Amino acid sequence: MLLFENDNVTVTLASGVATVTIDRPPVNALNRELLGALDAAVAAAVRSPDSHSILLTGTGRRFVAGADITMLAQLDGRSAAEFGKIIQGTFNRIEAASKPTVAVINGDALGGGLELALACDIRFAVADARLGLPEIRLGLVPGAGGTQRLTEALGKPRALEMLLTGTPLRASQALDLGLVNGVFDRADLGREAFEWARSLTAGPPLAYAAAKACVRTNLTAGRDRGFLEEVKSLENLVDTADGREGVAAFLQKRAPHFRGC
Ligand SMILES: CCCCCCCCCCCCC/C=C/C(=O)SCCNC(=O)CCNC(=O)[C@H](O)C(C)(C)COP(=O)(O)OP(=O)(O)OC[C@H]1O[C@@H](n2cnc3c(N)ncnc32)[C@H](O)[C@@H]1OP(=O)(O)O
Repeated sequence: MLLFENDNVTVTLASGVATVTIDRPPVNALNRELLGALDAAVAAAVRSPDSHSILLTGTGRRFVAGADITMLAQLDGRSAAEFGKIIQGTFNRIEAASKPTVAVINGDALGGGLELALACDIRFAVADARLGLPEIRLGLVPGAGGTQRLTEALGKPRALEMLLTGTPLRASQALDLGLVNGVFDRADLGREAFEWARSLTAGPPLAYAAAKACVRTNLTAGRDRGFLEEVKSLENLVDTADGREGVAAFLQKRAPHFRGC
C-alpha cells in the first residue's frame, strides 16, 4: 500500500511497517526539496493508524551521501544557516516521531546521511557501508545535528576523532562501537530490518512513544528530568486500556492485544 509519493521519496506500508525510501540519483544527496518531501513522508508514516514502525532507506548502493554539495556551493552565510535550520528541523522531527524508526543503511551514510541515520532510533547497515562525517574536509562542520548525536552515541573522544579527521567507519567498526545495531550482507539487509520492524508491530504504541520520550528527555533536559518523565509516563500508561491489557494478559497467561489506547 502506498502512503506517500513524490519525485524523490515514497512511503509504502506492509504488515504494519512503513518504509520511507529516498530516491535521488546518483547518491541520494539532500537538498531543500528532498528534505521537504522527507518531512511529509515521515509525517504520513507517523499519521497512518496502520503503521507501527518506520524504516528509512535509500535506493541504489548508497544510503545518503550527504547534503547536495552542488547546492551548498551556492550558499552564503545566511542561506547556509537557513539550510542548517531546515535540515535540523526535519531530523529533529524524525527523532521525535512517536513510532520506532529504523535507518536501513543500504550503503554510504556520509555527512547529512549519517546525521539522518543518527536521528533514527535503530540503525542496521549493509556490510560495505561507510559511516562518516567528512564535512571537515570541506572546511565545514556537520550542520544537521551530527556533532551532538554522534557524541551522544560514541562519547567525546571517538566522536571528535571522526569529526576532526572526517574518516568514515566501516560498518563492522560502527557495529563494534555501538553506532549501529546490526550489519548484514546486502542480500539480507532489507529482510532482516523489515522483520525486526515487524516484530514491534504487535507491541504497545503508547509505551513505545513514552520510552522514546524518556530517552529524549534525558538527552535534551538531563537525567533528573528523565526520571520525572519516567514517572509521568507510568502514571499516564497505567490508566490506559493497553496498560491494563498488558498486565491482565500476563496474569491470564495469554498474549496481549494492544490497541494503542
Ligand atoms: C562555498 C562554500 C559554501 C558552504 C555552505 C555550507 C552550508 C552548510 C549548511 C548545513 C549543511 C547540513 C549538514 C550536512 C552537510 C553535508 O552533508 S556536506 C556533504 C558530506 N558528504 C560528502 O562529503 C560525501 C561526498 N561524496 C563522496 O565522498 C563520494 O562521492 C562518495 C559518496 C563516497 C561516492 O564516491 P564514488 O563512488 O567515487 O563516486 P563519485 O564519482 O565521487 O560520485 C558519484 C557522483 O555523485 C556526486 N556526488 C557525490 N556526493 C555528492 C554530494 N554530497 N552532493 C552532490 N553530488 C554528490 C559526484 O559529484 C558524482 O557526480 P558526477 O560526477 O556527476 O557523476
